[in-house]
Amino acid sequence: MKSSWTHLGPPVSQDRTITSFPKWYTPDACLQLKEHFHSKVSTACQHRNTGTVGLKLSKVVVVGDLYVGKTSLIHRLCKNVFDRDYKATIGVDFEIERFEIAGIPYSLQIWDTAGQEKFKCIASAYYRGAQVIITVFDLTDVQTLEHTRQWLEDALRENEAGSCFLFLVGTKKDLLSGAACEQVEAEAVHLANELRAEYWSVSAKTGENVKAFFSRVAALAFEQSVLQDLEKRPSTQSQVGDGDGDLIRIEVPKTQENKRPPGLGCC
Ligand SMILES: Nc1nc2c(ncn2[C@@H]2O[C@H](COP(=O)(O)OP(=O)(O)OP(=O)(O)O)[C@@H](O)[C@H]2O)c(=O)[nH]1
Ligand SMILES: [Mg+2]
Repeated sequence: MKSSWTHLGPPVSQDRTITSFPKWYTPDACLQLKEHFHSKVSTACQHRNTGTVGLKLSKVVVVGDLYVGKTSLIHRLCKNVFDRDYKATIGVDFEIERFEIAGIPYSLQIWDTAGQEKFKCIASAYYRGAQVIITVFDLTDVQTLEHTRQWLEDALRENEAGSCFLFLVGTKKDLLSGAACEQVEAEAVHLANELRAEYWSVSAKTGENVKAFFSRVAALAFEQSVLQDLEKRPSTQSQVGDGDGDLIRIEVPKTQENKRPPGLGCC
């Protein structure tokens, strides 16, 4: 299907434009070590053949103990602000953040959940259908790291096994010295590997790593969305030139109106 959304909405800001695959925080706990988009995804983007991916919202759920900095992290990304005063999240809240990835519009719907026990049953009702689960802890409070295992278990219970990208994020990096941070990180990286999650340290106060982290989240989710969209289509294999002289394989939907490969235009 050739996409028809390309002119919808205003262009995204420069810092939400992703052209190359964003890197991990540490290779010791990362979901993918590769530095490029999957070749099928690059080809689909070049041909603007990403189906409905640009129209959908990918659901990201942020969980973790109260006061660890979930809301602050999201507000730093979406509003570029930091509030020193604590205002507990009641139940859930969400923000939508728009990106442009390899030329394709892509949006994350980021769900901010309450860490307080009394709101847990409200918040957990929103875990379902997550493509990404971000489990947050406070780098200055090791107990909150220990609790991430339970948060993740609860969020995963509402989702299909293996269907979500998992991230473990330590916040308030600005409050620790380099050495102290490294010590907690070592522990967190160990747990991240056990949980099959990717690890990041961030600071909502200074903004350190916040954009880089969400760019990574967006790129991984986007790549998966495009691959799933390509796989879903009833198709036959066809070989067409990619304009650089090489022959590449692309998916051709088996519909009457699609006799020519999608995304190649009519001339
Ligand atoms: N120094 C520093 N303080 C932070 C940082 N992130 C959050 N805080 C502070 O930590 C407190 C709690 O932050 P929130 O973002 O409200 O925490 P939360 O996880 O959303 O809490 P609940 O909504 O109750 O689950 C606030 O006073 C923030 O100002 C950070 O990166 N550095
Ligand atoms: Mg909150």
